[in-house]
Amino acid sequence: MAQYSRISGSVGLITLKNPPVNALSAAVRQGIVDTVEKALCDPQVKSVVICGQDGVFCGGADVKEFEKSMSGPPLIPMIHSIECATKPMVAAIEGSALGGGLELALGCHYRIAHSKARLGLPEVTLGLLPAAGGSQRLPRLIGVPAALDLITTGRHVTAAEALQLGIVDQVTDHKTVDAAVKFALSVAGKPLDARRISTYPCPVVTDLDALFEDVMQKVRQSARGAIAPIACVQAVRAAATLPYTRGMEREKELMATLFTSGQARALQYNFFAQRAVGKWRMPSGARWDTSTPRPVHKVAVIGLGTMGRGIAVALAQAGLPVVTVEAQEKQLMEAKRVMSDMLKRGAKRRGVAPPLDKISYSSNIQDLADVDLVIEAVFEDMDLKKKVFLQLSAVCKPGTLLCTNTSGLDVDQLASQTRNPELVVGMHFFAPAHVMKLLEVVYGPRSSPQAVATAMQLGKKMGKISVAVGNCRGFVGNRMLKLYTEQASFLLEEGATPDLVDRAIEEFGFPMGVFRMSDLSGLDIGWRVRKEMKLAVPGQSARIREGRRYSPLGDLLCEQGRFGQKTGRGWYRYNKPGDRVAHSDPWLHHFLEEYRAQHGLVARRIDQQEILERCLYPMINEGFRILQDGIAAGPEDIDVIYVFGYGWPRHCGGPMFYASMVGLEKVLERLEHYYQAHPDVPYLQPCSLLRRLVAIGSPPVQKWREVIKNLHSQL
Ligand SMILES: CC(C)(COP(=O)(O)OP(=O)(O)OC[C@H]1O[C@@H](n2cnc3c(N)ncnc32)[C@H](O)[C@@H]1OP(=O)(O)O)[C@@H](O)C(=O)NCCC(=O)NCCSC(=O)CC(=O)CCCCCCCCCCCCC(=O)O
Ligand SMILES: NC(=O)C1=CN([C@@H]2O[C@H](COP(=O)(O)OP(=O)(O)OC[C@H]3O[C@@H](n4cnc5c(N)ncnc54)[C@H](O)[C@@H]3O)[C@@H](O)[C@H]2O)C=CC1
Repeated sequence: MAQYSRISGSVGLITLKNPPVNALSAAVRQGIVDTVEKALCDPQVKSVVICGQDGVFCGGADVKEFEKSMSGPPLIPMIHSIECATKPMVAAIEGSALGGGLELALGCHYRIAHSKARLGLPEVTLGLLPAAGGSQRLPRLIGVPAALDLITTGRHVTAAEALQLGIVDQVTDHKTVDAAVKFALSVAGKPLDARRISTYPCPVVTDLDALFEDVMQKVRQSARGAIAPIACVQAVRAAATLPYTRGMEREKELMATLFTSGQARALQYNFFAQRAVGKWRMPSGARWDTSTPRPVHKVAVIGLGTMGRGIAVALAQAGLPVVTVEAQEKQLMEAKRVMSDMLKRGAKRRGVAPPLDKISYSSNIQDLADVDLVIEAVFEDMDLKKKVFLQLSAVCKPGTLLCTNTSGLDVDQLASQTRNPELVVGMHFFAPAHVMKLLEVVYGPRSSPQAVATAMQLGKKMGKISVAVGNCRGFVGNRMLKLYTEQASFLLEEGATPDLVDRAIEEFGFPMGVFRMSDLSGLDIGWRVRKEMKLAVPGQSARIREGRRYSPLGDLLCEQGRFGQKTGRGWYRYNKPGDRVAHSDPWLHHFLEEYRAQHGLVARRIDQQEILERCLYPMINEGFRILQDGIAAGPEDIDVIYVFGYGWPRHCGGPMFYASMVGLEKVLERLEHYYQAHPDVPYLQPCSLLRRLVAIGSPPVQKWREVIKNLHSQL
């Protein structure tokens, strides 16, 4: 919908109306076509302003419409007719002008932006390219290198940067529509030929081939199998080398391939999944819109190791005063130095003053008496954590929320140490905590909805994507990860090498293979947990433990002091401890051969397909179990956790979406096959939710919540 009015005597004002972001739905496009015609036909109107209602210009095409067959006036001719108009068309940009929204503005003859506005062509993040002329107009307006940057990354620019780049003509701190109307009055009757961007020649680039080769190489490296960034480069190349009309044809061709691709579907699913996880609900029925968070003015972090440091920095960067407590004096001094550097670097990047005064350092837990929320990040040791929670419960004022950053220990056991177990939740950050976007908020059976709401709100304030999940060993992320790493070890026993497994995983699109990742985070972390569980026993190499298959390979490496990058040896060899470049290690290959010989295992050839199926399908199966157990509310929660916490390639949607793309029937069939081949690995047995979904015809992922609800109500 678009509303038309005439103001200041001779300015036609078109207001886009489609809350919350004025997306260009069929009705909005029809509204624009109709109102533009009205304005152009009205003899009293000398110039036209286009704006959006409620402080948002336009969030682009209506992504929900991409699933349906397109109806309503198409965007390209609509924008073209605006550009061809004989009266000056002025875009008044407030809030956001993104995707099709910016393309609409580029069709206008002038653009006035509010200083707080954000502009961009983020189509690449949805698996698309700016195909309403954006890939052809933007390079003509701001030059090829700047357009390549914006279009291939999809990054949003501020109004100030947009002005500097030449995307907008004026920036205002006042009422944008008033400024645009004033501007429209000033340009009424002026010639427009020089204002039609499609007629501009593309600014000349000296060595065009070298520029595109360089950009294409960079994009291929960072895209990790994503096709949209490559198509974006090709489209901009068309703008730089072809006349506008031929460039538009190329843009259309490239878009047609992307539009129908699985990658675009995955990325668009992911866009909505990110928003869906904010609308959390607990099995009790408590939900995001009926639970009020407690106010949090001052927070504390206890334990300043790897995680505590990152968490405290992220809190300070979010503007919160943080009291930190560390037991070891030397560690406290070191943490203070490292955290100050982290704050300074972060502040430099963002062009602000470092919030050094937000953090205070202490070795005394009594200093936490007046905080509203504590995040515990001491060693992963249940007895120690219990002691800390007991102390916190005694020291902190009534009503303080007590949170643990445990990677997977029982949150409920910790809650039981406190006076108010309803105020205990997990806040599971990912390393490095000031960088990684994901936060798992873990509720136990006794956590109150208010506690969950408070942790979720704090996560949002810290710029995290927070997902509320139930309490179980490893929660969602690490519970699934355990199977992935275990299968990778089994593959080594059967004949693979770390290099072979990692190559398959990296070609699939993960930034790092499973063994490279294990070397980075440290093999000793899992070893310590397995020893605590009495699964790993030094000197033992039995391959069946607790009645099921077990691979002691990781334990055996740890016994030799091979903890990964930090010791310079792990699944790979490093030039020195702390070095990051992994080299294939002949010692390890020899060790694997000896190990196989010792256990009578005959190495066989393992292909990429098997590696992917063995590593990914058990994780997916566990994802179904997690849904069945009610630990995650829906597949979106699992997918968001995997994309933002574990590097699952975003263009594959996440493990559960990927399963739906592969076909649930196929996943089921392969799991049955592997379970038959490995009956000593119980988790390979297909989960009953997966069987149920296949039995009812494999509904799309968006319908799974309904099936799960029915399943739960039958129990
Ligand atoms: C705008 C934002 C920055 C706002 O952020 P914020 O305030 O934080 O709010 P959110 O919570 O993010 O959003 C609120 C609410 O709005 C929903 N929403 C947001 N944006 C959209 C949207 N674009 N469409 C639909 N819905 C949207 C969001 O889901 C929330 O909903 P709720 O959860 O229910 O409350 C931020 O929202 C944002 O960044 N939005 C996305 C911006 C974006 O990416 N825009 C680009 C869209 S794609 C685009 O514009 C492409 C084009 O225009 C090109 C079209 C060319 C068409 C040509 C077609 C040719 C096809 C050829 C195929 C041939 C095939 C064949 O042959 O068949
Ligand atoms: N390292 C990682 O990648 C991740 C770790 N976690 C979890 O975060 C927690 C912390 O892990 P890391 O930071 O890696 O550990 P770490 O070993 O780097 O740091 C722990 C810190 O806690 C301090 N500490 C111990 N007892 C204390 C006490 N009573 N009071 C105050 N300080 C105390 C130690 O001196 C040490 O500085 C663990 O529960 C871990 O499982 C969670 C996500 C990722």
